[in-house]
Amino acid sequence: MSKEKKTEINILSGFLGSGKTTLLQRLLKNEETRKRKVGVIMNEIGQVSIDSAAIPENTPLKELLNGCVCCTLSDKLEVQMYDLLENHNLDVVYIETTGVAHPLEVLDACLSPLLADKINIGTIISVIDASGWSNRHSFKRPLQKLITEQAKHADVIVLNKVDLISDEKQEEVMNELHALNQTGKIVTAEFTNIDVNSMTVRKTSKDTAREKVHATEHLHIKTYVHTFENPVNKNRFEEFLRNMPENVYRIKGYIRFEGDPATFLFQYAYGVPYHTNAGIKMKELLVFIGDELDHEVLRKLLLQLEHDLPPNVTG
Ligand SMILES: Nc1nc2c(ncn2[C@@H]2O[C@H](COP(=O)(O)OP(=O)(O)OP(=O)(O)O)[C@@H](O)[C@H]2O)c(=O)[nH]1
Repeated sequence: MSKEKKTEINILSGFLGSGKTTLLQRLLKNEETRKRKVGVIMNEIGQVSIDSAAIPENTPLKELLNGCVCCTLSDKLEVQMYDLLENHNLDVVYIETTGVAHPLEVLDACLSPLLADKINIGTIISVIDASGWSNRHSFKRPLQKLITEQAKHADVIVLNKVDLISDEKQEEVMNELHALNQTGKIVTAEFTNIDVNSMTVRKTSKDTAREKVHATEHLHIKTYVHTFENPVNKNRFEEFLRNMPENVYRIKGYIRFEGDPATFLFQYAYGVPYHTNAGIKMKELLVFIGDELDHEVLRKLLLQLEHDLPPNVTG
């Protein structure tokens, strides 16, 4: 890497399932058009990454699993970023944070002495799930605080999933966000369909007072990974989803249904499930992210789906 060259670092923040990966895919397409050489760092609090399949194969990618770059993995972020910068001569790096990361803590982790003279901080982008934001008062206090902090410290707020709220609600949410973050740019989106060129707007450093909130400390966020040995019964799976407790915030992974050879990418955020044909065969597993997850109950329920037994979690 030449001495003068500085790599632009952009941070993608936003709560679990808000649309970060969807936005990242758009940003990467745009970078390809701009012919900039791009690298990606993906951080997941679980042990496996589902989202990395969304990244084009020729894009240098570092995955940081099983922790959060803004605390337990900050050293690893430094090492991986150093490796990316040294070995790939990149123009730009996107860091997709876990949904429970505080954006400014991630910024801190990037600005290590080892890296500081090799990078320029670009934009902190926070993706906000419009329906989740509207319902945030029903969340636990630390979670409300975290989502608020993610909005407060963004250079750009993408208010995503506006298809799930009314126009009146959208106006109300926009007013709340403007009041919270007066210097940031706020754009509304469906499936993050924004003009990505308008996002490179990094201000000069705004040293706003921040409160340390991190959901893994205060919310008891846990993850559970279930690997399937067989296809699952679709009707029972749908019933399982209808009965999903509120403490499950996010599910993602790959699944197969009985009588269907296709592998599906499955997504679930804020109670809204979605599946689409993955087009390739993937290891069939689901990652659950939630507050105080009961692994044993989930495991038994999922095993029953596979073997088509009546749900009975007491045994
Ligand atoms: N209805 C609706 N769904 C959306 C929208 N944007 C994204 N989704 C869906 O929401 C789900 C989560 O999107 P992702 O982009 O994976 O969210 P994420 O923030 O990367 O998720 P994590 O990495 O788990 O935190 C996917 O099923 C998306 O297709 C939107 O504007 N409207």
